[in-house]
Amino acid sequence: MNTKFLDLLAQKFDCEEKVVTEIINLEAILNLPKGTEHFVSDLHGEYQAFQHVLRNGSGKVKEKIRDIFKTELSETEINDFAALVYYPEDKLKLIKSNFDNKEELNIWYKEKMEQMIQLISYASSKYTRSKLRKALPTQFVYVVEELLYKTDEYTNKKPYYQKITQEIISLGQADKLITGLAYTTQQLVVDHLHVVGDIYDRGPEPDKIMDTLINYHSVDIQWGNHDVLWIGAFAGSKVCLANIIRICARYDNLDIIEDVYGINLRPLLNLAEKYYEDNPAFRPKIHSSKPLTEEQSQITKIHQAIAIIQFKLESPIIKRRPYFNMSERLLLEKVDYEKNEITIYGNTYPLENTCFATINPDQPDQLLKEEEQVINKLLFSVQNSEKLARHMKFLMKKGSLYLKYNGNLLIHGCMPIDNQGNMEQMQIEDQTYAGRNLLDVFEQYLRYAFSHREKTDDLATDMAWYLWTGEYSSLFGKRAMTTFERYFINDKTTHKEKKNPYYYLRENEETCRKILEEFDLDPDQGHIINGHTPVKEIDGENPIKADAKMIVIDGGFSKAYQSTTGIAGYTLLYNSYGMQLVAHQQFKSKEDVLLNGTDVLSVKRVVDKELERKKVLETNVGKELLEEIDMLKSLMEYRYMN
Ligand SMILES: O=P(O)(O)OC[C@H]1O[C@](O)(COP(=O)(O)O)[C@@H](O)[C@@H]1O
Ligand SMILES: [Mn+2]
Repeated sequence: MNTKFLDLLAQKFDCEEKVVTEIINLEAILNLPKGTEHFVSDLHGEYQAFQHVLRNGSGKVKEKIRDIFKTELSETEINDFAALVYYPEDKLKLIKSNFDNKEELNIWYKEKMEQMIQLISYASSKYTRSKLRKALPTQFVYVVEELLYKTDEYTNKKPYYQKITQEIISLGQADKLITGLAYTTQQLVVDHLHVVGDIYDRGPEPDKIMDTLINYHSVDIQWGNHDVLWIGAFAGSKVCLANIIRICARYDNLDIIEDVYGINLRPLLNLAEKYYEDNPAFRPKIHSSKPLTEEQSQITKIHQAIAIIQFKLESPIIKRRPYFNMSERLLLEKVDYEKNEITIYGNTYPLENTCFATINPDQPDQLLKEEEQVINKLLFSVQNSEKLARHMKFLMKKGSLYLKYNGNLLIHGCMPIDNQGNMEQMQIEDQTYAGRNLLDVFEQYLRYAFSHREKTDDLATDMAWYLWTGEYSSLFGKRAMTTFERYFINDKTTHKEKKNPYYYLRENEETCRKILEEFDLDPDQGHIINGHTPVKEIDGENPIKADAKMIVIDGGFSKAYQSTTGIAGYTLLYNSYGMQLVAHQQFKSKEDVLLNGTDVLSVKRVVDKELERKKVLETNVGKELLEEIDMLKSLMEYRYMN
């Protein structure tokens, strides 16, 4: 091993004892049970529902409470205690308003602190003390450790422990301590979070989800097509930018753009007011049946203005990148502007709800000067939004197109394959890629675009858009996105988006094994975990496919999609005993949980059971620890053994 490196390491481990202690510590960790992984996907801006799933650890928190207190507490008391762990600040307020004297409250405080300590002691039983210490509320570490590790065999210390809790109460620290311990419990129950894509779009608060993830103790993200759309916009893709604004307008979420990220929509509004009228196809989704307010009428116009800009911007990309194989999507050129009809795939359809005031039939993809100015101003504003920069940088730092983690393959959409199950090949410039290589190249382009944000029409930037909507994008995986048809053609057959064969071949175990092998994963042990396509429980679809090689966890946090799925999302848990899939019923509100103690009913299905409890040694983290141990042993030999 490099002696310079060992010299550096010796600065941290500057005596033999330190090296020995660390080696023993790491070896011990390797033999602990593996921590719990929590998988979620397709959050789509639904911050409240996501918060709930995160805070209750997909039911794990209540399970632990029940394990310890099932004989002592009634079901209502268990629910109340669980609500206290999920939402400590709010629940404390609510409970305190029910007491009318201090003595009773103090008794309650004492009891809850003791129960919290018991819960933490149980929830942390598979972690080292040092890990638990890091999860404790910093200002109370000393006190909590005293209470946690009390050895009271001879009852000598009883008054001492009682004194500690009394003091906490009399010094007015009980609320703070209970709150801190509640968050510690949440953190202990889930060791690591995977977000399998689609944080953004449709729902109202993606920014708050991002802030939550930024503050979360351990997380990785597999980008979804909607996330890449936002990354693309920030990286300089005007067509991605037009898309994010269009989707925000469609779902009545323009305040995310304006108020949250501080992007000025005024120039776009002016353009929209000038060229567009009311149009039923472009009214914000949720309000389509009600009479329009002034604001909604503005949104309807903005929606049309930005959709037309988007369609115009697609055209030059399709032309300069023939290997995107999207010439069928040069739709503006296929419109007969006199007859108001379109001919696509050999059929002619009448167009409805058109809004082509800014289109010159001779050069339909040409932006008006005004449109060009608007999109340029928007891009400037987007690229200079501090908050957006923070969120996008985090997405890049913690995110990737796919992830191999503890033997599993996490990927938002699909692995593009043909109907024989072979990896699809895609030509990019003069090279051809397939399988894992193709995905690696996609990711390289996205990272390049992100670090060269001043370039707006180079291949890397165009590729960000391809990832949103391209046939062989592993985030999308459909032949084409029929946005134009959905707005302007009544015939629903034109709205259908043909899926890559992956989406039915993944029912087949052989296909899944082959894909796992493509990523050098053990097909006997590994699973593929996908989001992206809502699993229709309503129609009897099973999210666990191909003899459990494949698990699809998009049950639809997105409210807009819950009527098609019949549930409110799946999550997956993977602990030392195996994997469990959790189906969530619709989340009403935080208030409901606080008041009625009712939790979202979660039905669990076992995916896999480990024959022997899995240890840290067998995990990704375990591999890293083994490497650290090797280095420390080398240091030991180099520095301290001769
Ligand atoms: O329901 P909407 O807003 O019309 O969106 C439909 C579009 O969203 C997509 O399903 C992509 O979004 P998802 O990744 O959430 O599936 C497209 O395939 C489709 O054209
Ligand atoms: Mn998706």
